[in-house]
Amino acid sequence: METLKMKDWGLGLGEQVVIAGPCSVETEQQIDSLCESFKGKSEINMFRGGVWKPRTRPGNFEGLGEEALPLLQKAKESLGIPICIEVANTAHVEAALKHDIDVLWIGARTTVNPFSVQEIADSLKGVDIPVMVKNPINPDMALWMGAIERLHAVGIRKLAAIHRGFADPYDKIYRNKPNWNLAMQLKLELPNIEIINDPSHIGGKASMIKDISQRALNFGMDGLMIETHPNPKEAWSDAKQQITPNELLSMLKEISFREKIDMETEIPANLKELRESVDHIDQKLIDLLSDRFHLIDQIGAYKKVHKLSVYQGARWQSVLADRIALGVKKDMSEKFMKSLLVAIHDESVKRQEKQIASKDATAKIL
Ligand SMILES: O=C(O)C(=O)C[C@]1(C(=O)O)C=C[C@@H](O)C=C1
Repeated sequence: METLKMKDWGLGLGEQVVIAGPCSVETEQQIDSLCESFKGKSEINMFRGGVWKPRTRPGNFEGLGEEALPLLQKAKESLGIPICIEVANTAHVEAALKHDIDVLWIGARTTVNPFSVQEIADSLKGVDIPVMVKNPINPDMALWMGAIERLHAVGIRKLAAIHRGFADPYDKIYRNKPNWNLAMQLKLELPNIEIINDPSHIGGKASMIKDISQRALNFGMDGLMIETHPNPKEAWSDAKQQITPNELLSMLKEISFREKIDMETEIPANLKELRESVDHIDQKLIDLLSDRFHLIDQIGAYKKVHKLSVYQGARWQSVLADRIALGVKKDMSEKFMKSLLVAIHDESVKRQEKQIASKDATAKIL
């Protein structure tokens, strides 16, 4: 799928993009104050503002609507950077285009609905505007890709994705739990697509934004979208997750952006050597695992003949505790050791169950 990277959108963006601005546009004074703080700050590359807010239940502030758009136009003039807003239907798209909005994004609650995405895509036929697609609420790769593909099919080439995390009713830490692997998978499926991270919606709390941002950069994400408000406590929506412009600017100094080198084609010599050693060790690990499973098969054969149960709780518990302790002594985390051993044990149990179910002559041994 041919798409253009952000630096080729003709908006003066670089390889990594920081988008800042309020959850919702509230008043002229609020936008003026943010512009005052961001004026001349080259770290901020795009200004965002919520115009229509899709609230879960009615009765909350649902955005200023079209009234917000002239305020954003004023911010564009004052800051000299592109403006982006969320659109959820054709009317939003029309209003955004009428007010010279530079970049649109499709929100998580819209990405889940292919009818809505198609409606937006149809209204953008023949329009040259960049569109960013937030992940759907649920971790469904096909829906996320599908939305991007629908926009591509009507001729939009300036496309990017936004990782804002996924709803998880069992999670107690995040507002929307990040799924770094799924987000990175999107890059493998659609190699040219860049991904912006939205730590405000992932964390849901101002205090989590810095760590989530750093993680996103460590995963190679291409930018950050961070909600900022001159006085977060007084914000009309999402008060807990907004930070002040000064907090954002100092956070940007503290986190470390990563270099964008393609490690496959421009690999430095010493790294190449290290990777070869890793390849060698992985080969040994696989040989050792195969040896272990060979022994497991022999135990399986014995269990089959003697009608013993596959799962041996006492032995398994002692193996687990012993190996975790050995791993921890070698500076590996308990969590990692446990998940590694559980994976190995699950495979042992599956192999032995298969052996017992098979009609083949029982065993070569024992
Ligand atoms: O000791 C056994 O009985 C085995 O089959 C080996 C093994 C293991 O993988 O270590 C597998 C299954 C049992 O639940 C306990 C341990």
